[in-house]
Amino acid sequence: MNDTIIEVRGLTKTFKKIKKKEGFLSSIRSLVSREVEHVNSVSDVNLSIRKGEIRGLIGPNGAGKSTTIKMMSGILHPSEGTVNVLGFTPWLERERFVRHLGVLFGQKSQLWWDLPPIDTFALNKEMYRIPDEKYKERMAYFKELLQIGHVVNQPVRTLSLGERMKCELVCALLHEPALIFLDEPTIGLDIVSKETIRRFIKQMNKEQGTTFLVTTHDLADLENLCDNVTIINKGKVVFDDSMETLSTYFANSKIIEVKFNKPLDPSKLEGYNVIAWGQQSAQIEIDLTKNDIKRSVYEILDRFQVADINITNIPIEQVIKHIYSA
Ligand SMILES: Nc1ncnc2c1ncn2[C@@H]1O[C@H](COP(=O)(O)OP(=O)(O)OP(=O)(O)O)[C@@H](O)[C@H]1O
Repeated sequence: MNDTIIEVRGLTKTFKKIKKKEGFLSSIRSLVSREVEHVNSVSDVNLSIRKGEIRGLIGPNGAGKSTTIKMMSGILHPSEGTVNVLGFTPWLERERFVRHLGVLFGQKSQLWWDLPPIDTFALNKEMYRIPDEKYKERMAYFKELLQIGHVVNQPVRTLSLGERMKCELVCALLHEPALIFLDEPTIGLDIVSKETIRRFIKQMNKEQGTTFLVTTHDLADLENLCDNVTIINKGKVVFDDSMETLSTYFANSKIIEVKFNKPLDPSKLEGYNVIAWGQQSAQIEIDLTKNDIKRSVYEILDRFQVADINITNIPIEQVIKHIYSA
């Protein structure tokens, strides 16, 4: 059975940009004749997402994530390429397509600012023609899971960011879409609210089989939520695999984390590849193509007064930094 929910092939978006030259005279000249250049924001992107996945989409600022999502949700037309989402070509069949799609753009609100969230939910109920019983059932479920019973009757402008974000999620999910695009769903939230939202996403995914595409700059979102991750850089896909593969990206390196019994003179660690250093601790990267990990550990235990020692993979943050700067 083909359970692909998103299939993107050769997706490219070119924007026209006015070439800006420096200097006063050039600015005056540009009022009369403008030189235009074409810039590829997204370039030959291929992407397949299966039903029931929680997929992370990450990349540095300006990488092309939002442009890709805008084309997949039908807001933008691509310059080249094909997009099939839930069997639809999003920009051609937008009205029918959006009935099956939920979106949350963390920086933009779907809620009416001066009204309580419950009024926006009621409006969505009418827009999506959700039957009364179903609406009551869904609202009870969301109130319980997101603990928002006490805020849905307050004007949105009086809600905290965390409370508002939870209500935004309800807006995105009320009509039971099969697929949700979440753009920075936990941005600016405290750790407890972040966890509530992640738990909620995982529960919706598990219980209802909802597919999520999550754009984030928060690596904890990636690590706690996503099965697979697509990394975009300069408009191109530069990594597309499981989180497990990403975490073992540097399979030939390990980190030895050491805590010393007393403060250590850093010069004593000369000859080691020290990647992080504290007064009484160090992280040492070991290249497994040149060193044996067991021998390295014994050597460290032998040379220093060690309180604790731990072997880990290269932290995911460092892997991603490496991929971004490649
Ligand atoms: N309407 C537009 N006209 C011209 N250039 C655009 C337009 N929209 C986006 N771009 C450019 O396309 C590139 C990709 O932008 P995009 O918003 O997709 O990046 P992003 O990965 O979502 O970044 P961020 O993480 O900062 O939100 C940027 O260089 C941006 O300036």
